[in-house]
Order: sequence, then C-alpha cells, then structure tokens
Amino acid sequence: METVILAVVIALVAVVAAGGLVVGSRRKKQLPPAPPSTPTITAPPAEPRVGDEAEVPRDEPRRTIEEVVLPETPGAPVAVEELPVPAAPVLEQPEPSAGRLVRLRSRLSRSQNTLGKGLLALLSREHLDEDTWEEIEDILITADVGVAPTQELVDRLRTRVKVLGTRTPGDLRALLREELLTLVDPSLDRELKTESHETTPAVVLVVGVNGTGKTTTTGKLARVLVADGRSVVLGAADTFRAAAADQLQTWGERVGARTVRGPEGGDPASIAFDAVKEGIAEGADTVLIDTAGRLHTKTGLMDELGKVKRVIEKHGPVDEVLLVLDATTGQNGLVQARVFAEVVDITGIVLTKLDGTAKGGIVIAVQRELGVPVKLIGLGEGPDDLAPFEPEAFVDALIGD
Ligand SMILES: Nc1nc2c(ncn2[C@@H]2O[C@H](COP(=O)(O)OP(=O)(O)OP(=O)(O)O)[C@@H](O)[C@H]2O)c(=O)[nH]1
Repeated sequence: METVILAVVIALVAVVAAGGLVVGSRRKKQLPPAPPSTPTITAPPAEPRVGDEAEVPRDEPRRTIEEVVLPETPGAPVAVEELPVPAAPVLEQPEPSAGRLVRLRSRLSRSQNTLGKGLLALLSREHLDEDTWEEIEDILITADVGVAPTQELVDRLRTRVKVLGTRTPGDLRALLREELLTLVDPSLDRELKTESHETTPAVVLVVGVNGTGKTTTTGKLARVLVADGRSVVLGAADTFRAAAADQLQTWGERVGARTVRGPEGGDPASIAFDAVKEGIAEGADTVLIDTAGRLHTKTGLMDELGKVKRVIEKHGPVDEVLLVLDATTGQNGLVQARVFAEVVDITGIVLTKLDGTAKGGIVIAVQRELGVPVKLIGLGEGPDDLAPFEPEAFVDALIGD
C-alpha cells in the first residue's frame, strides 16, 4: 500500500513540474520584442519657455473669434470685460502765424552779419572810394542778391549817398533799409489763397525738388493754417520716396489733419484726386498736396505735375502752386525755379533753410527770376519755424538793430 501511495505522489510531482515548464516557456514568448538596433528619431517635444503658459500651444489649430462657440448658460450674468478706451491723441496748438518772422528774426543772423551789417559798415567809411563800392558789390553778390539787382542797388546807393552829404549812422541805416525794401518789393501780393470756395476746398499744390524741404514745408504749412483756424486735409502725392507719406501723416496727426495716401510708387494724380474728394466730403477749408518733383527730365515733370493739376481740376480750381526752394543752394535753386516755372504756373515761392545761411539775398534774386513773390520762409527744423514772408520785418532783420 505504501508503495502505491509513493507512486501516486511521484506521479503528481512529475505532472506539476511539467506544467510549470510549459507556463514558463509561454511567458518567455509574450515578452515585448527587443528594440530595433537603429532607433527612429522623432522631433523632441519643444522645450517650454518662460511665458509659454500665456501662448496658444504651438500645435493647436488656431480659431478665429467667430469660430469659437461659447457655452450657452441662459440667465447667467454675462461678464463683460471692460476694454481700456484708447486715449484720444492730444492735438498740438501751433503758434499763430502772425508775427512769426519777427519772433524768428535771430535765425537770420548769418545773413544779417554778411548783408546788413557788412553793408552798413562799408557805407559808414569816411571815404567811399571805388574799392569800397566794389566791396559793397561783392557782399551783395555773395549773399545771392543776383547781378542785376546788385547793380541797381549800388547805383542808387551811390547817388543817394552823394545827395546825403554828411552821413550819420541813422541816415545810412534808413537809406539802406529803404533801398533793400524796394528790391524786395512790398507791393507784391503775398497772401496765401487758402480760403474754401462755395462747395470745394482751396487746393494748394506743393512742388519742388526732393530734399528742398517740401514735405516738411507741407507739414509746417498745415500747422500755419490750423493755427489760423482752417481745417486741412493732406494729400501724400509724393509716392517717390517711401517715407514721405509717413512723414506727412505724422505732421497731420499732430494737428488733427487727415492724410490721404496711396501705395508706394502709386499714381500721384489719383492720390491728389482722392485728397480733394476727401476735402470736399469733410467740408475742409484747404487741401495741401505734397508732390514728388523729380527733375530727371522736363517732360517727365511736366507730365506728372500737369496730370496732377488736370485731375484736381475735375473737382475745382488749384488755388496755389507753391515752389519750395532750398535757400542754401544758390544758383542751383534758381535753375530749378526756371524749370518748374516752365512746367507749371507757380503762384508763390517758399524759401527754406534761410536759417544759418548768409544767402538771404536769394529772396530778391528768385522773385526777380520768376516774377512771383516769396510767400513763406523756412527758418529752422522746428514745427513752427515756417513764417509768412513780411518784407519790412525781413529787411529789418537783415539790417539789425
Ligand atoms: N534748417 C532747416 N532745415 C529745414 C528747413 N526746412 C526743411 N528742413 C530740413 O530739410 C530736410 C529735408 O526735408 P524734407 O521735407 O524731407 O525734404 P523733401 O523736399 O520733402 O524731400 P522728399 O520728401 O524726398 O521729396 C529735413 O531734414 C528738414 O528738417 C528749414 O527751414 N531750415
């Protein structure tokens, strides 16, 4: 019996051992496959950076605000986020234009020293010999008065000094003032035609070679007009220089004048047309149009300015064509003046950069050249450094106190 029990136990042990081997071999087969010897490299997830929590996750498709469906919770109070109201730009109050030349007279100091004071010193010499008269001529020519006006002035001074006999400084000053004033010609009409017509604004075209201060002058003129109570629209028809429109717009924004502009290299005439249209729509007093005066060829200039003018005239007349000239360029400025005068009817001259130049006599020369009055002068880079030209104040500034 014992033998039988022993045999059964041995048989059971054998069966259990065989089962364990089978399970073990099955477990081995279920192990995951070994990693391949060459790993597939995928891009690592992007490293988070400072401030990332404020961003949309990089791989999340973006939705516009219209696509976002808001959960509907009827009756629930709607939280309205108060957005900060952008502050209205503070408009500048430009200086009134009246009396600006008197206020800015010290800017003419270099012209004053060369022209006015130089002439007075020579005229005060005890003996006015030929050499002295030649020196007087040189001073006038150097100050860009021009050959013919210089000759006229010297002839008149010679005659009047002889008649005067004894010369007190006061007498000489009065004499020189009178003669310079005659040359500058106070009888010319220097008023800017900027008053609107019945249904259309006044239109002022600003022309001139690039770099003379045309865009700056247009901006400064907008301030002069705003200071004098006019409403202004600006037309950035200088599409030649990319920054010119931005520059003009900035000038306009400072005094609340809208700027009409177009694409870089766009058609100046269509911008001018739109600017006047805007001026009519706004009921503006004046539309100022800055043009690109490229002097490559006279016909090119003629085509461009002619077209701008014709297109504006579909709305109404062009009231002023102001030619901007850089006073420091002397004879070159006069050549430019001649070409522009052949192309378009100039009604007024703006002489810029008269501050810090000894060439104040250009006022006389350019008026003679074109037969058109200087209406405004630029006396600095500041926003209110453009002054209506007043002959008396100008001559007084040249002669000094
Ligand atoms: N000192 C002085 N500088 C001036 C005066 N008027 C203009 N300028 C300067 O002249 C430079 C040229 O002026 P802009 O107005 O850009 O010249 P622009 O003729 O319009 O040139 P484009 O825009 O290229 O046609 C600027 O640095 C102005 O500040 C002035 O009366 N006095």
